[in-house]
Amino acid sequence: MNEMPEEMKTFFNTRADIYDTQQIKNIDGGEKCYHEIAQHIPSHTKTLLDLGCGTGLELESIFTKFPEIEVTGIDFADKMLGKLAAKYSKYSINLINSSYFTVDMGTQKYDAVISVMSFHHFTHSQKLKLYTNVFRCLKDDGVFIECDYMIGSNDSNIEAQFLSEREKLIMDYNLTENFYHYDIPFTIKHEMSLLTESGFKSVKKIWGIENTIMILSTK
Ligand SMILES: C[S@@+](CC[C@H](N)C(=O)[O-])C[C@H]1O[C@@H](n2cnc3c(N)ncnc32)[C@H](O)[C@@H]1O
Repeated sequence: MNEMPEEMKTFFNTRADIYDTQQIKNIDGGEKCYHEIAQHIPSHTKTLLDLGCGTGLELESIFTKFPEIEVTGIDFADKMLGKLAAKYSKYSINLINSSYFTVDMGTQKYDAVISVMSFHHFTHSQKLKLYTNVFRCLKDDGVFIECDYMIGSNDSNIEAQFLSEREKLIMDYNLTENFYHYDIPFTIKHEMSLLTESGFKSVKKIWGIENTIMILSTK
């Protein structure tokens, strides 16, 4: 039997001190996606929401390119946010220590929303609700850039295996509605169709190395 997955917030809080080094080592493409993301943020962007911002690895390239940008970051792991706040104190940043499933993101508020390596733990229905809120909080023609662990080969059998393993863990350990750190990456095709289903008019894969994939969706 597989080990019981750790509760998500605890997982990240207990690893906050070593997170940056480990993350760069562990993901396909290493630090490349963190440099790449700034290149796709529209030049007129003044307000940006970062969902699951963690320690803010993706914000370094963004603040370098857009030093005046106003960033709102949401993350429920307070220790991760502490690291972020220490790194970027000279920039305009508003941190919300809560779950992005419950925070009211508002309506027509942001020029851009980003999320890096945070959404591969959630089901289709959880993400549909989340992406509908992301769509609503964007201004007209605003962009949502998601970079995440996906199944780069688009093999839906692999996706099904991850999902059935998750179901088994839920049964074996009688897991509740809380969030657990267990990966359920979608195929790129599935993720893109979900973004279309959430209302986005244009959904494009803009970058990828193996299973680290970046998708840009326009409202
Ligand atoms: C792998 S880290 C990514 C952090 C950062 N974006 C990066 O790429 O380095 C995932 C982050 O998502 C956060 N997270 C996961 N589920 C969340 C939720 N429901 N609400 C807010 N934050 C969440 C975790 O606390 C963690 O900091």
